[in-house]
Amino acid sequence: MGYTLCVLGCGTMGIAITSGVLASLDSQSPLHRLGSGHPKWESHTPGTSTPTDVTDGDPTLPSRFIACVTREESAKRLRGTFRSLTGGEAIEVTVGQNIAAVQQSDVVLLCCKPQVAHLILNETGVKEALAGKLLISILAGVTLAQLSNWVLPSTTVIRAMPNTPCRIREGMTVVSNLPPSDAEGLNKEIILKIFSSIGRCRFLEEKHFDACTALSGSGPAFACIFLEAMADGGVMMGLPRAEALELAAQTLQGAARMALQSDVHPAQIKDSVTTPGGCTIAGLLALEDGRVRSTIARAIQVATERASELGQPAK
Ligand SMILES: NC(=O)C1=CN([C@@H]2O[C@H](COP(=O)(O)OP(=O)(O)OC[C@H]3O[C@@H](n4cnc5c(N)ncnc54)[C@H](OP(=O)(O)O)[C@@H]3O)[C@@H](O)[C@H]2O)C=CC1
Ligand SMILES: O=C(O)[C@@H]1CCC=N1
Repeated sequence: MGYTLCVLGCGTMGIAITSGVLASLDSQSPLHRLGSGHPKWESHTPGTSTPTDVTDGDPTLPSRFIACVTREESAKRLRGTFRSLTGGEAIEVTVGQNIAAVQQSDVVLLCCKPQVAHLILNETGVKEALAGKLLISILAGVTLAQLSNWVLPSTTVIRAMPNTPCRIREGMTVVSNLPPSDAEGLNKEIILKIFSSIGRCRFLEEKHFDACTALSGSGPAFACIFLEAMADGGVMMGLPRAEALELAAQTLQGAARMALQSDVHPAQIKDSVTTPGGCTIAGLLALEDGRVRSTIARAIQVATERASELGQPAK
């Protein structure tokens, strides 16, 4: 039997992570419990009412999911989202039931906005419900020191910084180094299972978290500005909008995959496209005239500085 995962604050990121994890479980075994109405389940085991658990005794995999929100309308939307993703009731969605949800869970993923974390963790009974459990916070700006102050010493607290592509299992997640007592234990296995099933995952010291928040956490937004601008250029030159977006998106994906898959520096990839006297160098010079590199790098700098202010008391 696997463990119970509670998503405390299940909005954009809670949905992205949970959807990715559910998809990865489903791809491991179509017999995974994805709700009673799941079409794959029905087609593989006709007439069976108790689905087999894909975790099959694996304590590093979640076998039950509970999502917490505050508004009935959010709950309704969430149920609809997960129903359309899995074809069943794969997730229990609760409204205003944080303590009960945490009590019933083994691992808690804190996915609320940074400014409400203190309120949630200080609600009477939450600390006790978290005792001895693993708390993974994806909050921008809120430090391990702050979080540790808001829970009992027996709670293991770690930070993770994922991004929205986790939803399609193409995420980038940075995880804070575990305390030495946990460095090779079950908690590390659980964290790796969650985040490497929904993209890339690497451990880094907490001092780098604000920069990671800006670079990979906010990064999809920055990348989409570039993507949109490339498509706009294509439209300006007469391409239909849909095709321009497809060309821009697939080109960015291809270039990014080349950079990830080989040892070559991005400059080498750029140089290999750039024919002397050709059209690429003409475009590159126009980009450099617009100070594109320092503009993008400064965006990461400013976003990092802002990330460090999130979840901190107002000055
Ligand atoms: N968006 C992104 O791309 C990224 C965000 N992050 C971090 O992830 C966190 C979540 O961001 P995001 O998903 O965008 O935010 P959302 O606003 O989409 O989600 C927040 C969720 O928290 C719920 N919530 C609010 N108050 C409570 C409460 N008291 N008890 C239980 N649930 C509550 C909300 O439910 P309801 O609406 O019903 O109140 C909502 O579902 C932030 O801390 C952010 O810094 C990290 C990486 C990337
Ligand atoms: O903009 C934000 O504050 C969050 C953190 C990283 C991405 N979005």
